[in-house]
Amino acid sequence: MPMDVDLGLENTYIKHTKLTYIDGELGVLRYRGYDINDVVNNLSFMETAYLMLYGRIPDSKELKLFSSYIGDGKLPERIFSMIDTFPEGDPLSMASSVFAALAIDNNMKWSIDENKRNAGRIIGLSFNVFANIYLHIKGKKLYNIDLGDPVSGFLRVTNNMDPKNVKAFEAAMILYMDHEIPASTTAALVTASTLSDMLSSLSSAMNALKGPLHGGAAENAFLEFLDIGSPENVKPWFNEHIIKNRERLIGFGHRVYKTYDPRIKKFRELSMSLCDEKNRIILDTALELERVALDYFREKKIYPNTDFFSGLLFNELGFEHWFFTSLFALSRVTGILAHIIEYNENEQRLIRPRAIYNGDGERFIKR
Ligand SMILES: CC(=O)SCCNC(=O)CCNC(=O)[C@H](O)C(C)(C)COP(=O)(O)OP(=O)(O)OC[C@H]1O[C@@H](n2cnc3c(N)ncnc32)[C@H](O)[C@@H]1OP(=O)(O)O
Ligand SMILES: O=C([O-])CC(=O)C(=O)O
Repeated sequence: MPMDVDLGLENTYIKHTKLTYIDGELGVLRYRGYDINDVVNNLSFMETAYLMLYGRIPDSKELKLFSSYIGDGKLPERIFSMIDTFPEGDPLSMASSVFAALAIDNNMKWSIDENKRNAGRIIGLSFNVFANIYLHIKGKKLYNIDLGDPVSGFLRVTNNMDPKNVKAFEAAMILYMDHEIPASTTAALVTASTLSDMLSSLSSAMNALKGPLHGGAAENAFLEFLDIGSPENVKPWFNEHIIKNRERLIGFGHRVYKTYDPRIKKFRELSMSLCDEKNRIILDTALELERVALDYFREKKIYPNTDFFSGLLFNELGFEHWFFTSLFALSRVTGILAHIIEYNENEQRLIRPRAIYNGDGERFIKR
């Protein structure tokens, strides 16, 4: 009999992985052994996605084949009709519903020969899913985007084709691509461990990713900056909300990092370089909040997480705050697929933990 539960599974390891290495004390993140900053400065989104799935940087022939898998990710007409019926609301719930609906008639069985091809197709589908959720919310006509270069095809939907915006967006898609097994990837793993299919596993992940303690923080941290309004308001706001009312500071704290998250360097650099006059006050407010919060939290080893900075960049790229978490999710699809494939190809076992019963002893129904 175990002595106690491992709340939050903080000290429980459920798989081995060759995908992502994190040292939370030193602030190191590597994809397949390459430092995250090396990856983001040297590889494209497609090369990084290939690296995660196949374990090596592709040559041009391999990349072409992988592109053709991604190009297969076209949405059928019935999905457009379905998206058009969605009421205004949470895009991640829409995404979860669309992935579940795509699973209704998919024939993607788990198979070592087909898993990576299917993953490529699902990555393509994901670009279409999120692009069309965006178009639907904006009241525009739905269509299959050009998946020749999915990052550019996606940005075309938002008319945001300035080359420096494309580069910055691609960097964000790489930085968020994988992070070992956070709650969303774990949700997908639990579903995949029952041998349920990849699309259904992705649907599970979306519902976990949207929560405010996880991906939902990308939007909420930005709303926090807007609520504060200006750098001069940071101290009184922090004293009232965080110190006096003991609220959680959104965009701070991480289960694994007890120092700076290594992805922040690039997010900060990009959001500073793309910031225009209109957004200057938001950036300055965020930087002042970071300074004040670090002063207060450093002893407890609570540092900013990526969601503190990603919203600044997404806003500068012209996305509305309600779509920030979707952009995180779109990027994370590759990592989630890579993890469920790695698990089911190497260590597949039904994930079914136990709970320690602490309710009533035996009772009898008297009628
Ligand atoms: C991409 C991502 O998903 S990154 C995470 C995004 N989420 C957020 O930004 C939401 C705000 N952050 C948090 O709520 C937390 O830091 C989490 C959920 C991310 C991680 O939390 P856990 O590892 O479970 O740590 P836990 O919640 O046990 O906190 C440990 C201590 O730090 C404190 N703490 C942690 N994060 C914060 C925070 N953001 N603000 C204030 N206090 C915090 C807790 O109050 C607790 O203090 P105590 O020991 O005095 O009670
Ligand atoms: O790893 C986590 O717990 C949260 C996450 O997804 C990330 O930081 O990218």
